[in-house]
Amino acid sequence: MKVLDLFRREAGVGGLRFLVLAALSGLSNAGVLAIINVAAANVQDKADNFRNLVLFGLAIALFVVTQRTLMIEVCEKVERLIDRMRTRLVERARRAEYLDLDEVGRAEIYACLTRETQILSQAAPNIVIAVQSAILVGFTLLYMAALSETAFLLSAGFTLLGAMIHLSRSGEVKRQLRAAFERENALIEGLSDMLDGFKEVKMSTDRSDAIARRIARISAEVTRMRIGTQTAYATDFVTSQVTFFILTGIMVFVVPNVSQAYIEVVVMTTTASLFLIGPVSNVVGSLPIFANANAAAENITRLEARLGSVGAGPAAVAGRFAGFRRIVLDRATFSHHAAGGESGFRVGPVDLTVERGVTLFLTGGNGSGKTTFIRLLIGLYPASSGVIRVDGAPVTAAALADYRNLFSVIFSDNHLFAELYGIQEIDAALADELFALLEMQHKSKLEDGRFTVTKLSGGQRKRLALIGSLLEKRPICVFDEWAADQDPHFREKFYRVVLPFLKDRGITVLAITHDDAYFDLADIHVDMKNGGLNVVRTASAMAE
Ligand SMILES: Nc1ncnc2c1ncn2[C@@H]1O[C@H](COP(=O)(O)OP(=O)(O)OP(=O)(O)O)[C@@H](O)[C@H]1O
Repeated sequence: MKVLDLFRREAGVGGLRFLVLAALSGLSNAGVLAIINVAAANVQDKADNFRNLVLFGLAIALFVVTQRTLMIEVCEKVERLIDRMRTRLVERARRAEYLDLDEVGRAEIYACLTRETQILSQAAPNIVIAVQSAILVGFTLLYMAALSETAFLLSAGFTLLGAMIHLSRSGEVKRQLRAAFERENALIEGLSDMLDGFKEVKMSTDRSDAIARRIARISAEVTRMRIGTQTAYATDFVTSQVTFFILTGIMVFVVPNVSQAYIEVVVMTTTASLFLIGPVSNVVGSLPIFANANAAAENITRLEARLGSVGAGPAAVAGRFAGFRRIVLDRATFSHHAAGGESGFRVGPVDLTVERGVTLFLTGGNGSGKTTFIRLLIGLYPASSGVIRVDGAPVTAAALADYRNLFSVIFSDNHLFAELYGIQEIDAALADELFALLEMQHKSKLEDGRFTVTKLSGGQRKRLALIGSLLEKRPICVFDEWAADQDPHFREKFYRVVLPFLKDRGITVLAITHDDAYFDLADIHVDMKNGGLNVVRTASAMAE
């Protein structure tokens, strides 16, 4: 029972206080029944009547206090647990390695952060009522035992039978819920395809229809699975109601014929067995909610495990590489995983030295491995073998975050952040200089650390990204085909003005490029073919 484990372990729900409150509330609820029963049997006795009225009032008062406290406390604790869990998930996602996050996929992370936490939140009051109802069933059975052994054995037997029937089916229901979760994630993926690729979808009715058909097909599968579980629960619910109708019938029609002693308590036991129907219905009615919450708790726990630990780990030494002189790749390789267990594309083994302050161009045909190599070099992909050293010291897992902080990267499919996250103090003079250099001063500006306008052309958005990147003031700038979507004027300006501007400031530049007209502007030109790296040219200036 993952959800109960979770609530007990992380929210303290299910501790002694919770059980005492639930027991008191169940006891007061059963007390109301017992008092009504006793009072109904003695309506003529005025003195007894008054005493029973007082007890009746006390039982209700106890019920109100305990039940209210219980529900408010549990919901509050569960909401706090969900808040902690959400924060922890975001933290784990943030700290996860790029490849791990890529493998988990966005759909599952979105689902756990939104839908699954919402299921837990909505389930909390239902679970309280179910636990409290189960306790009430226990008390009512005890009350029955005090009235009549036969009635108790019958009721306990029927309750046990119902529980066993449900348990025998819970494995199948659990499997169905897991399958529904996975298909719902596929649904989110389909929706993302439609929304992220909306322009492309809008431009082709065939594509639009095909996406709609796929979404409709998955939606229908999810619906079938959900109906399957709901049908099982509806059957459980009706079976449990009928079981108790039959139980009550047996108590009235059958047992009095076989037991003389029972006749004296028949009214009270029948009332008690009727009283059982409410709490039993609560328990049975909450089973789907409980199963959903259980599946949600399992999904969140599984995701947390997949994303890895957020443990403190080795302390980061901020700026440990800030004064670096050279980065050396020593027989470094990286292999992509391929579908179907085949070995994937491999880059390397690469031997390369990047001295501080150089401008390095990386060229090669499509699919030759440039992007993969750059991701290996900047520490986004872990080396499958070999090592990266900074001034002789290997970049270990503990040093990876500090190593990555050396680089400011504009990926070919970059995300333009309107807000300049992570820049403590923006160098206003540099910002003005960059806006002018990239001719963006009339298009957008910086206000409170944000670009005022980001709805711009593709080339202009890349220029804003460049401004944001340079304001980070990292010692190494990486550009993955930055100039690809610039007009000839800006392409020229990028190679002839921006790159020298960076070189003058001692910034190391690693640029993937296809612009052969400018290859000679690099200090080092390396070319890639089939994942292998070949140094084409090293400028004499760097030969010292
Ligand atoms: N996420 C991935 N998973 C598995 N294989 C991948 C992945 N990304 C790339 N590859 C493989 O690596 C090869 C090199 O890809 P990469 O993106 O490094 O090439 P590139 O030289 O940057 O190409 P381009 O000039 O087209 O951008 C691809 O041909 C592909 O087979």
